[in-house]
Amino acid sequence: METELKPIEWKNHKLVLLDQTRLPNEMVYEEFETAESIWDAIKVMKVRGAPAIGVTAAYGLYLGIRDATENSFEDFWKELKKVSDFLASSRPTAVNLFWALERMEKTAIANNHLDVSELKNVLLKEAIKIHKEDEITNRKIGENALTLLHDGIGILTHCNAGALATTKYGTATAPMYLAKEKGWNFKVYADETRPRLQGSALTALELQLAGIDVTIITDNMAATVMSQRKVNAVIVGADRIAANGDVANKIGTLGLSILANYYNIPFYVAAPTSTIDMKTKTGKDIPIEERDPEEVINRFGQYTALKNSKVYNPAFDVTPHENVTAIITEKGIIREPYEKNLKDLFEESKIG
Ligand SMILES: CSC[C@H]1O[C@H](OP(=O)(O)O)[C@H](O)[C@@H]1O
Repeated sequence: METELKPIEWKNHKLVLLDQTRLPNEMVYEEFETAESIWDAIKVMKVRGAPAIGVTAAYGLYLGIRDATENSFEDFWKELKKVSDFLASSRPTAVNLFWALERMEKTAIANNHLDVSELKNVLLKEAIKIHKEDEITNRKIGENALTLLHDGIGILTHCNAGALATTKYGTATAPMYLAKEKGWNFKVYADETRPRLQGSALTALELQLAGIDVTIITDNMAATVMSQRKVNAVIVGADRIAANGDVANKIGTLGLSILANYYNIPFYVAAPTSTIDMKTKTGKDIPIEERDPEEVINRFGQYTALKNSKVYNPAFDVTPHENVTAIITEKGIIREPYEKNLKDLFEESKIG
């Protein structure tokens, strides 16, 4: 019997998150009612993945102003902006965090004629809308991605751009769920993805629970499985795509893109348009989060290196657009020249 994991749920006026730091061994759901606890959940990665972070932040902003006592819009706005800026400080790279907070702020401004109690309800409805839209968006990404894939394919993916990184389906995994629905016969190779192991702990978990054939490989095995012709396509997610098509994603993605190009294997990035940041010109302008060195040398409470060893632990890297075969979005498949085609996409769809 297949099991679907629900990473985010708005229930009984609280935000319920599946604590992803406890997976795959424990399925623990935690209730959140404050912006502070949600900031911490994003920071320590109880919830992670660009789209999931955005949805969570939207609810976090609502929860942070739900009990505000300000009566005038001017005073209420100051409180809202304070909470929004606080949540924006949780993690720097995934643009969906800022996209969701900005959308909530714009909703407040667009409804500044309402009295504050009504405005609070409008903000909750917007957070729920962002949540519901994500599921629809991801299914569309999956449908578009399927046009590039075929029955019998071998797919390699990195980190977790799965259902656990979104509200359902994932982005890179969306075509996998839809291919399963179609009865396709295909194999997935999941990089374990050091240091946080989102691939082995999360991607392998969710795909196994969905009855999908997934094999965990260590991060240094990608070249081997490619050389053995086991991989026909690489599909990864993204945390931020710059206006020229450069892609920030989990550390290790850049190396995969180089290997894929060496072996003439298509390298696809699956992401919603909310992950494309037209205000960020190139990958050089994307802030890359550096995380605690302990994640690398003390992942499971046992040091695998001398304590206080010098460690460099960027959580993401940037893949140059030249290495990207196509960017698969809910609005279509984008190819080079990315700068022009992304600009056209945003103008035609009147996004942003
Ligand atoms: C569709 S999820 C995008 C992205 O987020 C993950 O990073 P993290 O687990 O640190 O939040 C990973 O880079 C995924 O590809």
